Amino acid sequence: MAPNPRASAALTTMKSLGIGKEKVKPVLKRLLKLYDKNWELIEEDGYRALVDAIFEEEEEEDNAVKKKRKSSTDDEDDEEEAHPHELERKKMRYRNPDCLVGSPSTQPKMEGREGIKDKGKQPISPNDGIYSRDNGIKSRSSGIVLRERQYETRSCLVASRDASFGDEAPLNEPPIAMMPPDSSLMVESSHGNPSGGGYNTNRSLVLYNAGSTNGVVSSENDIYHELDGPVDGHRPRMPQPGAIDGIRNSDVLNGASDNTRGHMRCFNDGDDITKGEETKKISWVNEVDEHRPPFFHYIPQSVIFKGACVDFTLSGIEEENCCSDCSGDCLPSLPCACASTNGGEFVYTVRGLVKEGFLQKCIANNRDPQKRHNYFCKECPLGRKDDEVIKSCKGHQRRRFIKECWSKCGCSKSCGNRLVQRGITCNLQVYMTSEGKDWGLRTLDELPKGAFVCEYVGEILTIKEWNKRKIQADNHSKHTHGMLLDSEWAALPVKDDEALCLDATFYGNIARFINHRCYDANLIEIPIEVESAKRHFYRVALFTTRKVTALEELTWDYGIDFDASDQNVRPFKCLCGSKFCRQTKRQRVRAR
Ligand SMILES: C[S@@+](CC[C@H](N)C(=O)[O-])C[C@H]1O[C@@H](n2cnc3c(N)ncnc32)[C@H](O)[C@@H]1O
Repeated sequence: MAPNPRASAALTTMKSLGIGKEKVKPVLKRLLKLYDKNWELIEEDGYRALVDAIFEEEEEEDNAVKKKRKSSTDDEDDEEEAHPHELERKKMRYRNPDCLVGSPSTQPKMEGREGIKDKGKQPISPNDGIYSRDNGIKSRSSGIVLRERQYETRSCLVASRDASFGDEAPLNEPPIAMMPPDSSLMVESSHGNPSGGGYNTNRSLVLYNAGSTNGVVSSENDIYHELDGPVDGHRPRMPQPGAIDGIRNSDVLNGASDNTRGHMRCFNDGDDITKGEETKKISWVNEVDEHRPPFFHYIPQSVIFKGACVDFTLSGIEEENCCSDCSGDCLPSLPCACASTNGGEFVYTVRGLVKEGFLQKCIANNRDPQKRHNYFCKECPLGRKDDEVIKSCKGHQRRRFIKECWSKCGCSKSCGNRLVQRGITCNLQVYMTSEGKDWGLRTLDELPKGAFVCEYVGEILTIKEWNKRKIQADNHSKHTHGMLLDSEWAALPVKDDEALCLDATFYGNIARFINHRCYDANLIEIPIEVESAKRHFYRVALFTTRKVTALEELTWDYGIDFDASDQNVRPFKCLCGSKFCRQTKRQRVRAR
């Protein structure tokens, strides 16, 4: 019998993705049965249903193997029998600060910390509204009501502590994201990035030296230029356990301390990495080496860096773009005006998940390489240098937006169409990955498909500023934390101050820890319209693409083309582990 051309086409497409026919055939058969031989459903969106079904099957197989392996090791290990299930034990450890792995004697000792007095307070992080750090330059954020906050110029010296940690804070746990740098404590990271920054720590580090403009708070001036010491833009890692008070990490690592390297591992799940900025605490844990999370300022909402034009006003939101007649929760009723931007229906379900159809369309768009570059600017801001266009546009993705209700609407903050703006609600944890990607983010609980995880928060920068920072950072820091806000650039000529991106290197939220995974990542980024109907600036939220199990790493596809030299993200050796890894695939092709 001649092969069915549709089946052959499906097998060929899957082969191009690196999936062999022995994997595809049984799944295809099952889907055909399930869909009553409706090929269109299988072929839709570049065989999305088929790819998803293959992934799901593989996951189930993986889980079954893990379970089997687990139960056999459990059987072998008599001692383990005294404990509940390993996963539960792990969960307990992650949640309960007192329940640390290893006896207290094996925990790293923080010597001499008691003797150090607080030498200054930490800057307060913004916690409401979108903040501008424009110093009166280009922000046109006039009509929006934002909380005004005057930051003081503060001095932060070595070993100062966040006042919020108070006296009850364990002395061996420096506050995360707030520890000021100390060049004497810097070591070469085990992951190869030089951590020494050459800061002059005898001089004060000026943070948040800003006033406010137009009712909008400006935060720090250019961070590179305010630091005493070399203007290098580099941020150090957190000081290491045992390195406080004159003991250098290098001494510790060279065995000058009693602690062996193995004993130096950090198990610290008591600290809240968000410093209370989120309603959920987010702990961190390092079971791999002795490093603590890097220094950065935790902010729950993006701040505007000088020169970036984020133009939103209450008057800019037209009556037809908001639902002033609504009250309470919009979701259970007929779609309101805010839903019209979403094609006349709400994107969220009453359970607070992104609807399947919308999510699948976003996933399909992201997975299809052609759709990733499906519109082109006449004068691409990425190709501009010194006001001259020197490179042509490589294309941008046309994205689907979610429009949420907002202050001009009649509904309440608990309205089901205000999911992202209510912030993080799931239990997350920052952890040191074992594959060499450095820190990553994971969920502590199972998450259903379409669940909101977090927003990508950072400084809103112009592309010009981003390019400047990239050059400065290239020599020093290992990771990049930028996200391009390239929505609708082709629709209008975009001026330099309107071509924006988010940089979470110095100011950011938990999303800055999310690693990349090629193609089959469990998160997807979706732009959210809240305060503005204009799409030059948008907020980006991350949602699950499938059910995610407890303790699974959360990843999203940065959309990197590993072959291109001028990426927004500095190239890295991809360790995503996906069988669809674009870098590994390229290497395989090249090797042939
Ligand atoms: C947004 S940060 C993610 C958090 C980062 N791992 C950390 O420790 O801060 C992005 C950087 O993490 C690293 N990274 C992310 N995904 C990776 C992957 N799949 N393989 C290797 N490194 C990765 C790269 O250095 C990248 O520039």
